[in-house]
Amino acid sequence: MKHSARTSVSSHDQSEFLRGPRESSTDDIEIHLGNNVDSKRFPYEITKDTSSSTQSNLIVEGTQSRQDINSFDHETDDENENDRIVIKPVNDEDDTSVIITFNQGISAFIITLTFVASISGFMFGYDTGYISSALVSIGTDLDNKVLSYGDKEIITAATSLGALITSTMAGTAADIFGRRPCLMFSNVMFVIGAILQITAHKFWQMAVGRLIMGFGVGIGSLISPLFISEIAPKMIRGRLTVINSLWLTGGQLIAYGCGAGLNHVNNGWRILVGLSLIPTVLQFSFFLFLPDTPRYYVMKGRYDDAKSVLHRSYKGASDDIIERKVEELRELNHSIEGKNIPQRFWNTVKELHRVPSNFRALIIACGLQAIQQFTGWNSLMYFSGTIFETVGFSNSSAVSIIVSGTNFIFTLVAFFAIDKIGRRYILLIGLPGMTGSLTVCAIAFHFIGIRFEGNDAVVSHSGFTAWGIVIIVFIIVFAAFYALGIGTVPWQQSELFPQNVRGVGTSYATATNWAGSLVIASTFLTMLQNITPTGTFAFFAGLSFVSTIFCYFCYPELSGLELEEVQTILKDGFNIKASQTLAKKRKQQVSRVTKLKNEPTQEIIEA
Ligand SMILES: O[C@H]1[C@H](O)[C@@H](O)[C@H](O)[C@@H](O)[C@H]1O
Repeated sequence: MKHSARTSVSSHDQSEFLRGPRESSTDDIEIHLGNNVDSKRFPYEITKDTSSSTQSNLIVEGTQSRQDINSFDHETDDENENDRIVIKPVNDEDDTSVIITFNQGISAFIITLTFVASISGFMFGYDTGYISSALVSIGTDLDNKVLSYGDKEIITAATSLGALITSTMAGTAADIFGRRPCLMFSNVMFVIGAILQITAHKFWQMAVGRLIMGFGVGIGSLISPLFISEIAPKMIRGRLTVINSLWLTGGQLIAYGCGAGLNHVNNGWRILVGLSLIPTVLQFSFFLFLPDTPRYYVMKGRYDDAKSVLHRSYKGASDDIIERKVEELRELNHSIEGKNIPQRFWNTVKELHRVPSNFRALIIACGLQAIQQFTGWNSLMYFSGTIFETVGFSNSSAVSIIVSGTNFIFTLVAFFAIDKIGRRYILLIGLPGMTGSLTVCAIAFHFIGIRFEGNDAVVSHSGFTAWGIVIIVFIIVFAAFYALGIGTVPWQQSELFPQNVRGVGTSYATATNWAGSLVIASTFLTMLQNITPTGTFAFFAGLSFVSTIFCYFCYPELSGLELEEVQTILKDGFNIKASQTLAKKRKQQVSRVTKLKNEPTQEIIEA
């Protein structure tokens, strides 16, 4: 790699700076991989070192000294099995990220971009959240008749269906047109959808309005976390992406709150829909003045635009360092060949399935999204009112607010934990907690003795009972464990994929989410009727248990890792232990340099 004289920051210089004087004079970094190394795609020069007998499948970062590497080997001797490979850092975007991330406070510009992008999260939450109270207050406002149960299902499901449709295309569209134009397009969908609903006097107009609103939700749900992960400094990438989830769960909470407040207001549901116009118009207006992500600009060869965004993001970073960052992003941007868009899309799909690390990323991303939906949370979001009424609570909307409030508060806990404690840990705390609380609910439902006749619940012990309280308490506990882990972590999906397949990979995962949400929303009441509430909750408990096993074996720790390192981790397996060791090293490395945080980048480079 060529460096200009002033910014010549080899991995050496950085490690020296980060750790103090080095012990070894070699420029090589050792990386231990399995046998399936695809050197064409790997951004390092790789050579096999047959002289060593020490073997490990651990991946060692570019800023380690030889001494660190040796101790690293030592720590993990029990996992040894594969070839030792010596790699030289040909291009490593992390080099620059390390400097920029460690030594710059987060800029107001990155915060602004994150908050504006995550308004899409709010729209997602608000638009999926307001419908349950709107359906109650609609009364006979559509077609002058009371909505049938089927009509209500169509109105609810239309948004999930719309989101499912657009989420399959949004990733590709984001690569072709840009992340920002796609988010602005979603704003247009939100506005059209909302206006159709506000002015609806016919059932079909309401349903079409919900469907079009869903188009916006699908685009926003995919692109907002993608946008944030592309502008975020790596050590807080998890947190910044959780801001989107905070807006999401906050949106659901506000929707429930406003819904409860407007329940008895004449045409209150129209006001409820109308309120959704405010954030979407705000997001559109902000984006008129804000740029796209540097990675997108690099994909399109717009290097000057990329530099300008990086300059605004990392105040005080020199021209040289920005130049080098763009250079590295360029080198990492292995665009996929193809004469036209359909051909490139097809080649991307092939790449996603054929390259082992991509395919593993796909299994994890889609697996987590499926778990998030099929463990039943949204059935509580949509039908919690009904459930609480059947167990004797007359003020069901108040309890629903408590449940979605818990979801919001524990998303906040996830915000603090996701980078510090790590994604894997919070998942492995959350899922068993969900299994336990769902099991308790299943048992409690058995003692309450609910059965369904048509769509009406018949309770043997009517009124407010001890088992009723148990159910409410454990649904709240379930909400807490859900939000802490599986409610939040799947939306980190963008970090699993490399740049060239990120759009399509996240499309698959987001579509899995919406397909799951659609299936659960449309089958939950049928499940309650056919296999009883005890059976339904036991089923979700079983799925949560199986999901815990899946995450234990397949979800590596990705906190603090560079996007490229994630690929390396997934290259020859799920490499759970290797990922944990690397994440730990990263954390130690950060804790060593925190006192330098506010020093200007340039001084550090020259140190
Ligand atoms: O992450 C979110 C969040 O957990 C919401 O509460 C839920 O309704 C969504 O389906 C999910 O994607």
